[in-house]
Amino acid sequence: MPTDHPAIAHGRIGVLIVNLGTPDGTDYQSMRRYLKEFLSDRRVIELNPLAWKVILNLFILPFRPQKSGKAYAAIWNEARDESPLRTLTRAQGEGLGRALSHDDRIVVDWAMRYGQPSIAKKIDALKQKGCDRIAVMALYPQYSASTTASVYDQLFRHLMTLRWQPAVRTMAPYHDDGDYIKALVASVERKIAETGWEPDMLLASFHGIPKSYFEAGDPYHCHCQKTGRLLREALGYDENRFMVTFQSRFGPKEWLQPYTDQTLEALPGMGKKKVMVISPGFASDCVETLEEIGLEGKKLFLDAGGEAFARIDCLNDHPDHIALLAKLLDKELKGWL
Ligand SMILES: C=CC1=C(C)c2cc3[nH]c(cc4nc(cc5[nH]c(cc1n2)c(C)c5CCC(=O)O)C(CCC(=O)O)=C4C)c(C)c3C=C
Ligand SMILES: [Fe+2]
Ligand SMILES: [Fe+2]
Repeated sequence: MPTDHPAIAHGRIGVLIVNLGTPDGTDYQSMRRYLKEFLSDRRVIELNPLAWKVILNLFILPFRPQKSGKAYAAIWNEARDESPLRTLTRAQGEGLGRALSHDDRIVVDWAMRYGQPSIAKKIDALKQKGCDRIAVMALYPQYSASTTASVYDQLFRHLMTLRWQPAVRTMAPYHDDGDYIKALVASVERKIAETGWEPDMLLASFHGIPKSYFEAGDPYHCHCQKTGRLLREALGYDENRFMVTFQSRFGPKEWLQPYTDQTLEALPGMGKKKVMVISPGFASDCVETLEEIGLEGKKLFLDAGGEAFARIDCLNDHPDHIALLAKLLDKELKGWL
């Protein structure tokens, strides 16, 4: 080796967990920047790109940043001046770092698909630390092209720019993993113990996707239904006491049904007055769980005559969740360790 050859860090193994992303602030410009990046992703909006560009710029970006900014402001983490999703994803990364510290070659970090910290920046940082093998985990238990595939697209897009690529592994969805279901069951039991009442209906509310994506072959709906069935069976609930619903509709097209908001409004009239909502598809609490379910959904239900409402926290950085993610990664890293 020539004596002037630069020292190159090598031999370490990176783990990058990736969540959806989040705005840097709730003001118009921050929200606009975030929504523009998100809604320009062709995995998210499968319309004719030119037509969509016109619609996005003329009809969505002038208005949606204000509306969404209000929703984010209602749940913002003021202490850290960041969204709860970013706070929780960081905590998950740190927890996972400790859980995988059994091998000092492993370096764990976290990134966002949209906004900061970006996947590109974190892949570069892991390479700098000597990671020549990197496992990337999209934090979505149920696979959807609009979320999971979009994370891995973005990863590979960055790899295309690198002369010296690390070896990478992507992760399979874990919607039916036994420890995932057990962690969800334990979160329901914690909420029952905390509130002192049992629900006469437990809604498992997943983020929706357009129905046309499902019809085109996206497995997301099937993954959500399977998670729902396994959770219901593990809780010992019958179908009168458990429902899978879909939230966060966007745009005029039909999305996966039944819709969470309409269901919450209808339940009191069906004699279901004590309702809990769990969000198994969200690895971390975010605007969609804290605001859309915890504030808006609760109001819809109580205004329609409901008597008791409770929102069950996502698995977040609970030890059960960290142990689950560590187990999935340990399995994936076999052969590298
Ligand atoms: C967990 C799975 C998710 C799927 C599937 C999903 C699909 C999807 N989302 C939109 C549009 C929006 N989603 C927004 C927020 C948001 N979405 C998810 C997760 C999934 N989205 C999360 C975790 C969040 C919250 C992020 C946070 O910072 O808290 C938003 C922004 C908020 C708003 O303006 O309402 C939009 C827009 C589409 C179109 C889509 C499927 C095609
Ligand atoms: Fe979304
Ligand atoms: Fe929403």
